[in-house]
Amino acid sequence: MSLPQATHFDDNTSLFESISNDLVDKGYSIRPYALPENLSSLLLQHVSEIPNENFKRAGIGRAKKHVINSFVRTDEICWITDNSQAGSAWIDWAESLKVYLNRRLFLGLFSFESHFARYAKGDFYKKHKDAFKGEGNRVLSVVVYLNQNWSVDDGGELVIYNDQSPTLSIVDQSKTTVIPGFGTIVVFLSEQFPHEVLPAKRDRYSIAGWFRLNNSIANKLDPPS
Ligand SMILES: O=C(O)CCC(=O)C(=O)O
Ligand SMILES: [Fe+2]
Repeated sequence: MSLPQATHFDDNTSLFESISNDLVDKGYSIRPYALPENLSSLLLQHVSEIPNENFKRAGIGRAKKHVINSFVRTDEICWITDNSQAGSAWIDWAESLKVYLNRRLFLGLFSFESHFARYAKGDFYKKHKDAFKGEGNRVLSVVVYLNQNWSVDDGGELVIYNDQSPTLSIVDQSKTTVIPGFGTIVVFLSEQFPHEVLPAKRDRYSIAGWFRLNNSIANKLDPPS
């Protein structure tokens, strides 16, 4: 099947190289407005056409441990599949990032899962980690934002905590704040960086995705679909 023109993106090599270097230096990467514009637009168009009822209250924990906890997070999510042009273009982009990072950093990333998230006015996601040592197999988290004309007054920042940074510094390096502007990409090691989403003053759209290791053993399939 030949892909429609809109899914042909500019060469991502220099972007992927920057992300890779940031990961080596700091364990995370923040690249403002870096997602190819035609991909961001395709995703925004798609997310705005998803019917309301397809967004479900997000929970915490996996499979049988999955619970809805409004003290921790109040956003709504919709998992991304390759059934749409936008979904499959996004998955292709993530796949090429995966291939690049595996080649450069030998991360052994295997599968990828991601969802759209909608934070309505006032919604939040309290400080959390996306993976816990020895438990899940989420290695790398990737977040992108689909909010046009986002201003600092709109709130909804992602705060990344760097608990391992030196404390005796004049500049506070223990946290980094990301404004969720259109096309901004954030990538970080899932086990290493607690992070939170602050409440926003208007609807805030993001995609959150995770690269996993291959943890399938014997006939136990992981991740469960
Ligand atoms: O939307 C964001 O800025 C981050 C979302 C997040 O941390 C998550 O879904 O695990
Ligand atoms: Fe998270």
